[in-house]
Order: sequence, then structure tokens, then C-alpha cells
Amino acid sequence: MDQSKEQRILNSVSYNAVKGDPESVLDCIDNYCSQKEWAMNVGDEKGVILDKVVEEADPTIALEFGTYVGYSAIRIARLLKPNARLLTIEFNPEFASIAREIIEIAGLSEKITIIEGHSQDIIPQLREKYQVDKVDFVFLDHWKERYCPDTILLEECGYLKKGSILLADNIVYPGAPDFVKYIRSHKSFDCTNYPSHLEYMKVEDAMEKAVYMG
Ligand SMILES: C[C@H](C[C@H]1O[C@@H](n2cnc3c(N)ncnc32)[C@H](O)[C@@H]1O)NC(=O)c1cc(-c2ccc(F)cc2)cc(O)c1O
Ligand SMILES: [Mg+2]
Repeated sequence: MDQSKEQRILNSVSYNAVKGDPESVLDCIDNYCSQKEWAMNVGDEKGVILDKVVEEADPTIALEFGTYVGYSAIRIARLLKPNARLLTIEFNPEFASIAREIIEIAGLSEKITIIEGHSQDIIPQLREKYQVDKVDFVFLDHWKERYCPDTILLEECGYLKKGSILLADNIVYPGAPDFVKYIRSHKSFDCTNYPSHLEYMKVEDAMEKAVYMG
């Protein structure tokens, strides 16, 4: 059976990246996906916005919805302080296992926990099963229709504290209109829009930052 695109990305990283060097893994994925096969990584242009927001948040506990092959997990984890950690949720088992291997090549397995499952099922378990009390940073990059209900779920479960920062990918394309409407009209969130482009394309896209005001 021929390999999947995600397997070919792993092959490229395994062959070309410098083991233990997150930057070289990111460059390898960006080169492969801009020159050979497009893939839905946040990419290098929106990745700079992600970097800046992670540095602003300086999180101890970071959370990600939608690991895919682990590109943004590596982007986030490479910036975390020594005792900080990233929990990333992915429901596709093939993607989760490829992400695990790519994260291992980047040398970041100690800082990243990949949780296999649906975000809506995992979120309520984070306190008991993963010792999460509050989350300092959340990157939303999973099914765009899940952004809004999962944000509500995070709030209802009490994981957000004053200053918790949410960052959402794909606000314009594919788009998350219900999330944008909800978050911008919610009195407890202070929102900022960051216009950019769809990964590896000239298509308009944007990211939305929402700071929880408690
Ligand atoms: C949704 C995907 C990202 C991953 O999320 C996992 N996932 C899903 N729902 C859940 C859950 N409820 N819990 C846990 N994991 C979950 C999945 O399995 C994918 O691996 N991302 C996208 O679809 C995506 C698509 C595009 C895109 C843009 C232009 C086009 F012409 C076509 C596609 C761009 C992007 O930047 C994306 O991010
Ligand atoms: Mg995305």
C-alpha cells in the first residue's frame, strides 16, 4: 500500500533534519510542504505570529487542539522554559503516531505530551488524568467548528485564569465564523486579529488572539 503524505513528510524529516534540532525539523517540513506537497501545518509565516504570542504568554502549561504531524507543537515547545510543558490533542491515530516520531527527532518528547482522542472528550479529563489546574496558553487548530464549543468547555471546566491566552489559526480560511462572533462579543475576552496568509499559499488568512480577563 503506498505511503500517506504524512508518512512522506516524516521520511523527509527523518532523512534531512538534524536530530535534536527543532529549527531544522521546522525548516525541513516548511521546505517539503512549500516545494513538494502542501500540508495543513501552521507554516513559517503564521508560525512567526505563533512564536510571538507564545513568548508573550511564556506559559507553564500550554494546550493545543489538532496536533496533525506536530509542526506547531514543536514551534511552541521549543520556546518553553525548562519546567513548562505542552499537551497536544489529536484524534487521528496515524497522525498522532507520525507526530510522535517527528517530535522525537526534534528532541522535544520530554516537553510534549500527545493525547489521542477528541478534544471534547479529553478537555473534561485534563484535571484528573493530566494534573492540569489552569492553562496559560491554548492554540486552536483543529476542526474549525470545534473552536467555539471547546472554548466554552475550557471556561466551564475552570481551566482559564485571568491572563490565559487563546490563539486560533484559520480565522479567515477555512474560517471559524461562530468562534469569531462568540469571542469578540464575550465581555471576558480581549481580542486581537493578526492578518496573514494560508500556509505556503498567497491566500488570505488570519489568526485571532483572545486574552481571558477573568
Ligand atoms: C483539523 C485539522 C488539524 C488536525 O486536527 C485534528 N482534529 C480535528 N478535530 C479534532 C478534535 N475534535 N480533537 C482532536 N483533534 C482533532 C485532525 O485530525 C487534524 O490532524 N486542520 C485543518 O483541517 C486545516 C485545514 C486547512 C485547509 C486550508 C485550505 C484548504 F483548501 C484545505 C484545508 C488549513 C489549516 O491551517 C488547518 O488547520
Ligand atoms: Mg491550521
